[in-house]
Amino acid sequence: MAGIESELAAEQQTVDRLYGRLDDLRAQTRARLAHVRRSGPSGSPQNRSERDAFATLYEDRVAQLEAVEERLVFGRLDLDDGNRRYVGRIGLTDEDQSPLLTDWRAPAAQAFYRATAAHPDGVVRRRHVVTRGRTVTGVEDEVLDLDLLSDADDARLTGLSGEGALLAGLAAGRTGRMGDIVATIQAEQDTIIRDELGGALVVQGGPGTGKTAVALHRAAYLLYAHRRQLERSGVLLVGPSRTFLRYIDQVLPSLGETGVVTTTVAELVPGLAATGSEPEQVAEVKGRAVMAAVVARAVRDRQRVPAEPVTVRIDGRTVVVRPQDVASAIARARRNHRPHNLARVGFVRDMLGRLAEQYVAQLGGDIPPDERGEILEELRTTREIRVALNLAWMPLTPEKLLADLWAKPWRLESAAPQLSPADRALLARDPDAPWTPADVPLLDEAAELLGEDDQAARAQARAAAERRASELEYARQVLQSTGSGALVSAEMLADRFASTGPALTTAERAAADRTWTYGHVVVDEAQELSAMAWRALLRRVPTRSLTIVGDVAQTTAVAGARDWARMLDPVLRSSWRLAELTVNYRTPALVAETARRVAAAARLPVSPLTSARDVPDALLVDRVSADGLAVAAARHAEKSVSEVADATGAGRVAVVATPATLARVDEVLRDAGTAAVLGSGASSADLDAPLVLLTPREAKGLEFDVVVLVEPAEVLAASAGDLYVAMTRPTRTLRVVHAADLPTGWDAPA
Ligand SMILES: Nc1ncnc2c1ncn2[C@@H]1O[C@H](COP(=O)(O)OP(=O)(O)OP(=O)(O)O)[C@@H](O)[C@H]1O
Repeated sequence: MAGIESELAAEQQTVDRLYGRLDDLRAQTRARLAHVRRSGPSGSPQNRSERDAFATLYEDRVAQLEAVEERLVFGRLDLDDGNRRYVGRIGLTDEDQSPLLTDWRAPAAQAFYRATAAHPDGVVRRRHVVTRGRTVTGVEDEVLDLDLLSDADDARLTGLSGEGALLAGLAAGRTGRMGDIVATIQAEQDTIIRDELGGALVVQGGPGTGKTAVALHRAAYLLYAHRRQLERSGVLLVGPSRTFLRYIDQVLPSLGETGVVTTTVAELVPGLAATGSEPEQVAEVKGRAVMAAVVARAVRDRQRVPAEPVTVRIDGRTVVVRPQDVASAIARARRNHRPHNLARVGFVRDMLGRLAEQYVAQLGGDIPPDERGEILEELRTTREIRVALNLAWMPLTPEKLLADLWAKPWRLESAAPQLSPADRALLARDPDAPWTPADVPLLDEAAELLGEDDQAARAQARAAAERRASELEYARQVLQSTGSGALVSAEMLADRFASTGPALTTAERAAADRTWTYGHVVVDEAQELSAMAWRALLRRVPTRSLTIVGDVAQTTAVAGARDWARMLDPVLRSSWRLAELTVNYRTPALVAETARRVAAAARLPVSPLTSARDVPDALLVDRVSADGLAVAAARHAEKSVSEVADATGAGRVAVVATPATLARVDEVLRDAGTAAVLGSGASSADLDAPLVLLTPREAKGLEFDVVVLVEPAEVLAASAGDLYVAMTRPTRTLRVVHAADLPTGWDAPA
């Protein structure tokens, strides 16, 4: 006991020192910030923008130093050369630049996650330091030096690393928000997190294997390890829904990273709100790879040779828009493969030239060049000619193109002969109906093919680029003279020096620009993406540097994948590598095993899974009459809420069922005056509610202490993937309320 206490006391001293250093740095940075702010509004514009830049720099640094308060330090490595290294959320050095704390992402920290008794990597002992606030509450040691190891230890060390700290983390009540796992990343996860930047890495893993956690830590790792490369281009994280993005939105800031753009496929085109919904079969048709050809054809259909000549009289003379001229001008304009709206400029110029020739021929004699210009202008502004040329080659927005395609059956028939009449009928929609998520990749495709007539914008961009180059150069000089390069890049500083417009970060600029290309893209729940969604995403990462995580057994979208090769080979050819996660950290073993059996019986491609823990009473099943289903579910939910609520406010319960059943449960809860939030669509506050009512799709990617699953057979009838998702959400208990028989595979074979 005395031994432990002295160990704790010794660690407390170190922890105090580290927090002391953190406090010093915070105070120093705040003082610098105050000094910069005090320096007042005087001075040249350059002085002022330099001052603003430093103010923002210090503000960011203060925010970063504040964000690492919780579990600043969590590990210690005792090395075989006698040295000792502390591992934590950020790197810290003392006044003399000697290392005090190693950033978890630094190469020197890797052994904390990877070293094993068989491959100690120079580590004699690994220690997990457990803290609450700034107080050390425990230490947990693993001795990796084989000479110091007994047989019993040997057996234990082949399992999970830092088991005590890990299990404590897994058993903690949920708050409705995902937390980081830096203190207990496991070796198989660490290998994926630190995998090289280039190429596409696919991470397949069953429910609760930490795919989302790994994807987020990998984003933070890549930003640290490849900062120069990635901070200019940015990192994009694509999730399945806004609710999911809210669920994870605190993880990256807690790892000191705020520069990642998060989005869903539905939000991929800036300024476009895809608020509509539609049946699954419609979304499936819109997601097919063939739709790329359909959109391309729809664009070409807007380049049309008129059936009849159009005769126009101008100032007593006649010009004729002749079909053969239009055909040849279209052919010529298409030749350089520019987007429709840009190629149109060439088409119009060509046609006006031809019409001008007709006009001039009627004047007789030579025409001076300036008069020819006037003639061209007159032709260009003549209404009938404009109409004729527009009919031949209409300037288009993506929205107009697609709305017309869905609203006019003859247009769709012409553009999509490959689709069956039944599939085409599915696509029909009112021109004023709101866009749906499955429309977004098609609008993006159309935007690519149409392009914008952006001559003015390009001239502006050129001027901005020149201005920016000089700002960057100046920023580089400032960085050199202040030596603050580790925290901020010349790029970031230059943004803040820019005297015009708001100072945007890379992430902000990227999020506002449809054509932005990122340095790396992370896709979570990637199995749900359609072929068209992949095309839209890959356009945003021409280097094909991707982390793709998901589980092909949890696919719920009809357009989604059951097989990575079938989904990815067409878009990435064979240039992707696969890594697998095999340990389930979320669901108790009994629940995970039951879910796996039911999913396998429904022929889902389930991954092999070992569960990190089991807990008593993890699976409770209550059979009731069909009439009593909603009431029983509501009572189970209320009971669960009172059981899981803890003093810290943690503890979350979800009722998961089909929409119709949820509505009934909601009614019972309302009548009883029980607070519950139905659906996940609304605000972020919903995630913090102790009791939520969700469909399996809304629950996707999330987790709760207790899940009350109502009528599994009904959920299964909608989709086997839905049931697998629903069953694998709880961290402690799955309470099943049912009237119909339980699905095949539920009971373990005797
Ligand atoms: N190494 C770890 N240490 C502590 N907790 C972990 C670890 N790995 C995963 N977890 C926890 O396990 C739970 C499941 O993780 P996560 O949501 O990332 O899994 P997933 O594979 O994305 O699941 P699903 O596919 O079911 O959505 C989370 O609470 C996560 O914090």
